[in-house]
Amino acid sequence: MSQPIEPYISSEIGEIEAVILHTPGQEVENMTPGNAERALYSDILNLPVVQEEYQQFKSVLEKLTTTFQVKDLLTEILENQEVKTTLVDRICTFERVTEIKNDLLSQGPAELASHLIEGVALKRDTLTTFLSDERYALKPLHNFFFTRDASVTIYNDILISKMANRVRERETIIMEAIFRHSPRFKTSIITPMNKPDLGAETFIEGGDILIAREDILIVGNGVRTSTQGIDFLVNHLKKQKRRVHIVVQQLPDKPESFIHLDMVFTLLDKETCMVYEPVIKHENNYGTILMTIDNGKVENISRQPGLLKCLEALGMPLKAVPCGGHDLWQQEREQWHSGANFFAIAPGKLIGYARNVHTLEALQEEGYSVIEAENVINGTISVDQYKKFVITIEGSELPRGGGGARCMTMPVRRKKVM
Ligand SMILES: NC(=[NH2+])NCCC[C@H](N)C(=O)O
Repeated sequence: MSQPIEPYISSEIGEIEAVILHTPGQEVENMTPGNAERALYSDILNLPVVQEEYQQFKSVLEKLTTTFQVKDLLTEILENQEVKTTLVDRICTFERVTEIKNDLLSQGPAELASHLIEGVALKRDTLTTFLSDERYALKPLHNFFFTRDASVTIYNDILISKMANRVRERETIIMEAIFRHSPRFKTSIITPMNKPDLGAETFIEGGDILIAREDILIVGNGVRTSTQGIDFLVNHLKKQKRRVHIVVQQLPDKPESFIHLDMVFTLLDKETCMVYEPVIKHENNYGTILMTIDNGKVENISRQPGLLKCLEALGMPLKAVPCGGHDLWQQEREQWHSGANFFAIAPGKLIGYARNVHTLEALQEEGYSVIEAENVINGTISVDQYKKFVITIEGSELPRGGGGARCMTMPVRRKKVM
């Protein structure tokens, strides 16, 4: 095995060197319309189509950078008996299913890894389970392919998220085990778990955390990341004694397509960002607050006249490309299908959904070339000849899970932006 990777992220756009993915499996279909909402989906998905679309996304990334798969990483750490016992114990206790512990422990690493992700069916061998409406003892992790959310690389550390919904919490337990025990990474971990002074209102998810510049973090505050969650992060950064500006952007609660900041705002290159105008640019009730910390103290905390103006005042003026183009109707439609959710593999080099055609036109107006994923995968187009481009992947089922290219990546390491 090669040298372990030391995670490092200090921007949203620096050339990507390593990323963690999860190819969707049976867990995305293990639900009915009746529990799609609890699963945090907007619809039930069709696995073969999901997998075809995901294959494009994954193949593009495999071609351009080093990728890791959650299931492989998990299988690998489960080879270690002690790690296996501790992890199964922690999960069964947390999920209150200690009765299936021995069953799980009797499985080999690969089978166990699948079960921990895809779920374990309820045995109908007692009156209670026989009459139960549930199908699963251990619920499937429907949202694990959105690897962005459960853990976050912040500079040299890995932050283990505190999810707002219980259905996603096991993802964080698994990611923590991976970062603690995988020989592939060498890192320190920040975790809100087992901190008695943190209340139940503390939650923070990766989709809300954007590192805009070495000294600027933009954090969404909405249904998935609470003010207490942000204060937890700020307290951690205070301990590091660095000077950082934390720009907090408040988000609407509804509809569910606004769950994370990265659904309405992403960074594209040094001078450009993608915005959903009604939330980020128009007059509205969603405020922007700037906190500057230096030398372990909050130096300043103040309300700001909007996200873009605040960034400009911090010396980071950005041209905003409108998600959905210039028509409000199209903006709403394309934001709903993760039209603002771009993943940058390098400054000006993006991946996004092909379906959001008005968004792509707006990018073309800014000099971006649109390249279909298939052409990159089969080598008919070499991206090296383009300075600014967006590689488009098919997305008719994937966005119904509630996210796009940025949500489906957990970057571990990027080069610094010069
Ligand atoms: N970074 C993101 N925007 N992630 C989207 C996650 C969508 C997922 N269905 C959820 O509700 O949790």
